Amino acid sequence: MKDFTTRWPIGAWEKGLMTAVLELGALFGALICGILADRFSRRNSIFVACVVFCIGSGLQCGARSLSDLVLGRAIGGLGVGALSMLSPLYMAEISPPEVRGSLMALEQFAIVLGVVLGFWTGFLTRSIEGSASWRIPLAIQLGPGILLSIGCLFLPPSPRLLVLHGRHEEGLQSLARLRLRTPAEAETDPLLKVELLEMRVETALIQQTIGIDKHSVRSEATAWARLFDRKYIDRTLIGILMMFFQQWSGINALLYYGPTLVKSIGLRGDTVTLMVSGGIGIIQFIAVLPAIIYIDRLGRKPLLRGGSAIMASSHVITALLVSQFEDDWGAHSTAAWLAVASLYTFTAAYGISYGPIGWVLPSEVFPLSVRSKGVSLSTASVWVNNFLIGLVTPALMEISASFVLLLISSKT
Ligand SMILES: O[C@H]1[C@H](O)[C@@H](O)[C@H](O)[C@@H](O)[C@H]1O
Repeated sequence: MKDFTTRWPIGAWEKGLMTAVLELGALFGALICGILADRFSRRNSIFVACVVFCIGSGLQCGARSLSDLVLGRAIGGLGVGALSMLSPLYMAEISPPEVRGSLMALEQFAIVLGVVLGFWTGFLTRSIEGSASWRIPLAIQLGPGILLSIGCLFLPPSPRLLVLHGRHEEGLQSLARLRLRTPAEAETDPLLKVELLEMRVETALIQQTIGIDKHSVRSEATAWARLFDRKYIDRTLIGILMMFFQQWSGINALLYYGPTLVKSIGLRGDTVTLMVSGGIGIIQFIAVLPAIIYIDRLGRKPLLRGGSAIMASSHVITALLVSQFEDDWGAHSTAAWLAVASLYTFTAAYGISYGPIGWVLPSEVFPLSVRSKGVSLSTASVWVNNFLIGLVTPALMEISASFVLLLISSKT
């Protein structure tokens, strides 16, 4: 990407700003959707989020100045944040309970597929002459954005939201579509009736206990405050902390600063460095596959417990190796590769546990009455923590890479 660096010879500050604006945009996107999600259909909200995302991507890809790029990332970030909140919310509402975990783990599958494609596109286009080297990877993100906005036109509306709004017949028909039943079968199928009844009971309970949102500023504030009621505070903490621990496990520190970390392990050369950080994406991608199969069979807790133990041990091993050999990696190449192997082990354990479950759990723990706000707050936690990691990792790594690894191992 010589063209990019000669066109805009940016320093550390601007680099940080470009990373931060996307994350802050995403934070706002997730929070705004917590306010708007219940007022409009999930489908329409996802469609608008896609349009915002595409506008941001278009601005980035056609950037003529650094400020175009920064603005494009901020707008794109709004779309990313909105989508990262709306997608699990919608998926949780339409999935049958017995395969909900697997279906929702597909979100992580899509995220890491994006990580892998993004990384390797950048890697392959980096030596193309001219601005195509960076405009192509930025343009590619328009593809999924456009595809999803077209796909939205065919998405069935969330039956739970329809029932919440008193549109029971439409709710039944949408449920029938989702469970692959014909409109005629919808009227007779007992299983559909039971599922709809469960939704109506949930709605009746909401109406009895808290009433339906009146859309005033006061009722909005009360709705957010409800998340911190004694009744829901545990769930709210699960959502927020699940994402806190997911982020502070160090996965993004590894993805963003992998090359620097790997240099601190003593490996040299652009290609080796990129192969190692690219490899981290691929391992995450492979690891999510067993998670999709086993998350409903084994349950969330065993995967999280096992994942935590392996992730923490891997970080401790890498930290010990780094602290022992960082002054003389040349003479200890086996130790250097062992350190890389333990980073890979961490990534695999993360990819089967905290990666997917981070996206599954928050949407499952909240009841419909507070679900959109709960998911919004949990998703906001992803973006705040993601932002903080981007901010502090470079400075901490300068002090000591092994210290960073020990610090994150204590979090996992
Ligand atoms: O689960 C995802 C995934 O693991 C990504 O690689 C990471 O960048 C995200 O922050 C995380 O939420």
